[in-house]
Amino acid sequence: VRLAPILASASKIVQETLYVHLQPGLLLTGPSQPSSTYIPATSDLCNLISRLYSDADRHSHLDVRLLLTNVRNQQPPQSPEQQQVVSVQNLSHPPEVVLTDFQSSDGGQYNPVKQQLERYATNCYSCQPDLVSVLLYPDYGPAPPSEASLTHSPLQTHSHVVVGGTFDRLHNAHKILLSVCCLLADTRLLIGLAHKQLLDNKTLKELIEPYEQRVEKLSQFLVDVKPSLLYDIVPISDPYGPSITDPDLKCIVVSEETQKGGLSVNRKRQENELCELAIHEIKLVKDARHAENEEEKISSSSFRNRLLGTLLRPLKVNSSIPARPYVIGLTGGSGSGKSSIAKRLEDLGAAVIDCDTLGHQCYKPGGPAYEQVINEFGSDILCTDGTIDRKAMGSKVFADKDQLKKLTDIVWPAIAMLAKKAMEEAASKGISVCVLDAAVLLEAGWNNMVHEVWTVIIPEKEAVMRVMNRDGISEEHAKKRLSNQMSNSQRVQLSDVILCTIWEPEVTQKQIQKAWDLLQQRINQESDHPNKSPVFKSRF
Ligand SMILES: CC(=O)SCCNC(=O)CCNC(=O)[C@H](O)C(C)(C)COP(=O)(O)OP(=O)(O)OC[C@H]1O[C@@H](n2cnc3c(N)ncnc32)[C@H](O)[C@@H]1OP(=O)(O)O
Repeated sequence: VRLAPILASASKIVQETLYVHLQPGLLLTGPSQPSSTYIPATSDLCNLISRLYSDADRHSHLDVRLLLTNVRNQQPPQSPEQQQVVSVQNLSHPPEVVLTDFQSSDGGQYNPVKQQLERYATNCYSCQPDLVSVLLYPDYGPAPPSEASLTHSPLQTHSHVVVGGTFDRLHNAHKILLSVCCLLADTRLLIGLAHKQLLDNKTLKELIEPYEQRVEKLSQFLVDVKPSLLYDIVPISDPYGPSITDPDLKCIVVSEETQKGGLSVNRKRQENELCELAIHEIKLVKDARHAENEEEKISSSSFRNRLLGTLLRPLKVNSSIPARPYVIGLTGGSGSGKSSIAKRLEDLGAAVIDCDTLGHQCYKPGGPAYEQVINEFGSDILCTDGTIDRKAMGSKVFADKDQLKKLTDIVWPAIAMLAKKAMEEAASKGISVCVLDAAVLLEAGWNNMVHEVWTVIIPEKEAVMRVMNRDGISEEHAKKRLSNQMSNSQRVQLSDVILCTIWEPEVTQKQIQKAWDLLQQRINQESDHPNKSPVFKSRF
């Protein structure tokens, strides 16, 4: 079987889900109803699965799913009656088109093979009523030499199999792992799904899909691929989960990286007087598209990395502000690198409005908040020259939420007024993009002052270090300041674009350039179609 050309050919027709059902020797000519053919569960099949999903990775728009319903661990059923007992499979995405590389003698798209194929597919899967068939003509090229030397060792299968992982943004390497689990399991597949503190040290953990969403995607894939298997998906907040306590388990599936984990599961099982598990190891799949700061293997963290700078959700029109200038609300916790990003955006042509600086202007004698702040906090916050002592204010309010609220109730409206004025000025100079750089934009509910919210995130540990070094304050003090602000995860929930400054400055610059270029596309798209609904679609 040469899958790569078939995938390449199919990828030109299919936009989303491509189910692959291998039916070697299926007879589509002749008057009788074709019956499904069987494939033995062998190590070759595992290799083929691995190749298929590695090839599929070249067609990033495709969600490929290899159906394993006709794989048999033992001998295939002998009698034709037994072969016929195949019920209609309810796939999660009912097929609209059935494709085959079956070559008919006349080579045309209108022939009996197509009719047989449509009838066959309708009998096998719950299809859309207007299902159509298409004959593919993949460019096979010369046969690869390796295919002749395949071995056919049958797989040792097990009643209960366990596997663990985060399974964020289900990708082709996950699909290989899960498909092999499906082949190895006769009765049940137990999946320990990383949850809570097990995610704490993951790169860009804030962008990991919620637990329920990961469960949903996993279940959908597994039920499509092998509906006869029993699936248990359970949350795990330590590396072992039920793998060391479930007496029914017989086999654990690991990757090259987690092989050691498999051995320690067995040690723990021994301590718990349970049988050792057979360890089945899967090779890691290389990611042909990985960038410099990404891992070589196909990995969820690379996928999360690629989300940086892109639109995470469809944008809604903010009709409470003028269409121009286009306003980006830039926010992020202390030490996140927000100011350096604002500077990079300024270099790209945006007008940056720094709300900390506007805040400071408000406190100047004669400034819009000067009198009110003295009335609220008393004259002991004044320096001898009559100016407001911001450092003294800071120690007062950052340690006391009520005091901070009293201050922000006065200052935020004043800063907002100055910010609006600055935006008008920028617009009058012909600047089309303003960046409203505001540390607590979301806490202040200023989402309604902007068209998009961009958030800069950094792991909390790193933020504490940066603030301590920059401002010469204690760890406790730095943590206290950060605790007055929203968490990264809370911000991400409310943001349209996420940026991260944890890597080298060049990586940050590339990220900003990407975000800026995509922003320009969105703005231009909107200007080109002023009468069209200006709702921008995210790719994810
Ligand atoms: C909606 C907005 O984001 S407006 C911009 C933020 N400003 C405000 O919220 C107004 C209230 N804060 C203030 O007036 C001042 O911060 C003061 C008077 C308390 C202290 O002034 P200063 O000592 O000069 O400190 P400065 O203004 O530089 O703020 C220190 C840090 O606290 C952050 N910060 C400011 N206000 C707040 C706040 N309300 N809550 C949490 N953090 C805040 C600043 O962004 C800055 O962060 P950084 O570490 O990333 O630079």
